[in-house]
Amino acid sequence: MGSEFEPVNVNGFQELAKQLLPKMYYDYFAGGAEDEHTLKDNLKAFSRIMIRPRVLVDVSRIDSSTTILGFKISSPVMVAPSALHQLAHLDGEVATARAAAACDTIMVLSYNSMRTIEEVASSCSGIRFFQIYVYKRRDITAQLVQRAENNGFKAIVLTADTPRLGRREADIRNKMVQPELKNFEGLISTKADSETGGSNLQAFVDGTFDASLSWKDIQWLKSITKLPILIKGVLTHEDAILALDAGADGIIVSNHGARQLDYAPATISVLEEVVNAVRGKIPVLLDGGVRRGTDVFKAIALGAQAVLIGRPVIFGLAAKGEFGVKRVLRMLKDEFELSMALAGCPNLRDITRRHVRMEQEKRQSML
Ligand SMILES: Cc1cc2nc3c(=O)[nH]c(=O)nc-3n(C[C@H](O)[C@H](O)[C@H](O)COP(=O)(O)O)c2cc1C
Ligand SMILES: CCCCCCC(=O)C(=O)O
Repeated sequence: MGSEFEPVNVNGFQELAKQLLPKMYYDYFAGGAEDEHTLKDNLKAFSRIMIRPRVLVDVSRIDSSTTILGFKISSPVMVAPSALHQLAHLDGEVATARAAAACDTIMVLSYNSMRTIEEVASSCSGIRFFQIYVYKRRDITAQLVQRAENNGFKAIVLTADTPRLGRREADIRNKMVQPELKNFEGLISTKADSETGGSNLQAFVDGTFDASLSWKDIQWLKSITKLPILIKGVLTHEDAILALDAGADGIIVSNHGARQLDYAPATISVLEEVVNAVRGKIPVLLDGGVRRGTDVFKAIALGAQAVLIGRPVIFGLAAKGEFGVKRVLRMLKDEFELSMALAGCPNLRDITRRHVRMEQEKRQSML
C-alpha cells in the first residue's frame, strides 16, 4: 500500500494507523479485553440488524442535525472520550477538538488526555463535555471538574464501568508504558511501575481509581458541579433506572469499546432495553462499534439520540492529524445522510423503530 492510499470509509483509517503507529500504541488503541469476544460482537451485532426502507418519500432535502442537552450538532455523531491522543499524533487532543468543532459536533474530552483542559479549551470554540474517572483522592477529581467548568465545558460524563482496568492482554505483552498526564502536574504523579512487568496503565489505574464508587456518590458529584451529568457504561435496564433515580441528565450505553468486561453484551443489542426503561425522561446515547452511517441509522431507530465514536477518531488522528479526524466525522455524516435518503427519512424524527428489523424478528417473519 503506497502513501497515496486514500481511505474511502472509516475502516481505511485503521489500516493506515496500523502502518504508521508503533505496535505498542496501535495495540493499545485497537485492542479489547481478554478474548476480545465483545470487541468482535460490537461490530457483528450491527450487521445482524436490517433496515426496512420506505420508498417514494420526498428526500430532496436531508437534515441530519439534532440537539443534545440543548446544544445543536450537525449530525448525531459525537466524539467519545479516549485517552492519550498524543500517542497517535503530536497535536493530540487539540487536533481532535479542532476537527470536532469544524464538523459542528460535540467532543467529550477524556480525563486521561495528554493536552490539558486549558489547552483544549483555548484551541478553538466548540461544544465540549468532560469525562471523568473518580480517584481515591476525590479532591483531585473535584479540581479537574472545576477546571472543566471554568473552561466552558458543558457537561460531565462519569465513566461508571472502570472500578478496575479490564485485562488487555496486548498491553500486558507489550508492557504498555504509561505516559505522564499534564492535567495532573503538581497534583499527583502519573508515573507508574508495574510490579509484575505487565501493563503500566493497569498498575496506575489499580493504584489510583476509587473502586468503592457507587450510586450514592452521584450526590457528591452533583454537590461539586452545576453541570449536567451523564453516566457512561450503562448496559442494563436495572442500571438505567438507578441512573434516573440518582438524577442523571443522560445515559451513554457503552461497554467501553469492549476494553473492560469481556462477554459484556454488544451495545446495540441492549440499547432498546435501556431506552424502554428510561421512557424519554433523559437522553440515551450509545457508543461501541459504530463504523458506518447505517450503524448510526440503526442506533437512532432503536431510540438513541446520538452515537459516539472512539477508535475511528483515533485512527483518523494517527493517519492524518486534524484533517484525518475531520474526514472520519464527515464520512460518517455523509454515509448517515445517504442511508436516511435511501430509507425514506428526511429528518431524524422520521427514523422510527419500524425502520429496523432485529434478527429474531426476521426469523419470526419467515416462519
Ligand atoms: C484507546 C481508547 C482509550 C479510551 N479511553 C477512554 C477514557 O479515557 N475514558 C472513557 O470513558 N472511555 C475511554 N474509552 C472508551 C470510549 O469512550 C468508547 O466507549 C469506545 O471507544 C467506543 O467504542 P469504539 O472504539 O468501538 O467506537 C477509550 C477507548 C479507546 C479505544
Ligand atoms: C492513563 C490511564 C489510562 C486509563 C485508561 C484509559 C481508558 O479508559 C482506556 O484505555 O480504555
